Amino acid sequence: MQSIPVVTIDGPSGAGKGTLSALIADYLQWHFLDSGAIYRVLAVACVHHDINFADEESIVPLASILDVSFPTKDNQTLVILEGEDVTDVIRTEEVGAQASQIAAYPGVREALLRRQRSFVQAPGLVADGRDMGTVVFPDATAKIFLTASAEARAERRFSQLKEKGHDVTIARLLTDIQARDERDMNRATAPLLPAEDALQLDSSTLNVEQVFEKAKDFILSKGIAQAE
Ligand SMILES: Nc1ncnc2c1ncn2[C@@H]1O[C@H](COP(=O)(O)OP(=O)(O)O)[C@@H](O)[C@H]1O
Ligand SMILES: Nc1ccn([C@@H]2O[C@H](COP(=O)(O)OP(=O)(O)O)[C@@H](O)[C@H]2O)c(=O)n1
Repeated sequence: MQSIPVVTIDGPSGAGKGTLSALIADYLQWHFLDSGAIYRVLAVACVHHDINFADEESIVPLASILDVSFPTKDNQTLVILEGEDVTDVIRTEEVGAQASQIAAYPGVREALLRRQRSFVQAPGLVADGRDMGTVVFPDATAKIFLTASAEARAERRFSQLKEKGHDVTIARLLTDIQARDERDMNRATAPLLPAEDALQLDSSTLNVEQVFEKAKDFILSKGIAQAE
């Protein structure tokens, strides 16, 4: 039986993974996994359940039973945690930092593996995260590692959060991004690093369209074809 194809897009915060993944998923008409959203939701669930981020032993069982769903409404993917709409709540830099703290726990990563793999459904999956190509989907058909300088990423995040009305500064975002890079790259389990067979793309001086074109050429070169 032919297995269902997967495209993985990994990289640091603000590199443009979510943007590129959405474009590729739309182009191929495939399903989409935002794995970071699961770690972010788990961080919010810890707050709801009064669990300290240092309390690994309590977070692991919570990760196993995490009641989260991603329904689509008016073409937007909602994030529902225990019946509550947390779509916007999970997108703050604070929650991103909390997610990166609990994502370092091996038991948490293990508990979320099966859930992430269950997103593989025909005709295919585009998976966005840190360890999609290295750990979760090592047999993926096409792997992309998207980067950009910390300065470019901080500027992008600044514009994105400003637009949403968040009170942020570039200097603070740069510090946050560097702290998160450091934690994500240096953790013992599933650290952020390119898979050996990944296309490495630096988007610092490329616009969204240029990144998409390069990624598309690579994916097509792997034998994946656009939907009819
Ligand atoms: N190549 C690019 N050039 C400029 N801005 C970009 C590029 N790719 C993405 N962006 C913008 O940068 C911000 C962060 O992108 P996002 O896809 O959320 O990154 P990530 O998922 O890697 O954290 C968004 O506002 C997005 O529109
Ligand atoms: N596959 C993944 C995805 C996210 N994460 C963690 O979750 C945090 C938030 O991920 P995200 O993808 O939503 O973050 P951004 O890149 O959007 O800032 C990251 O900083 C990682 O620590 C992870 O460890 N593994």
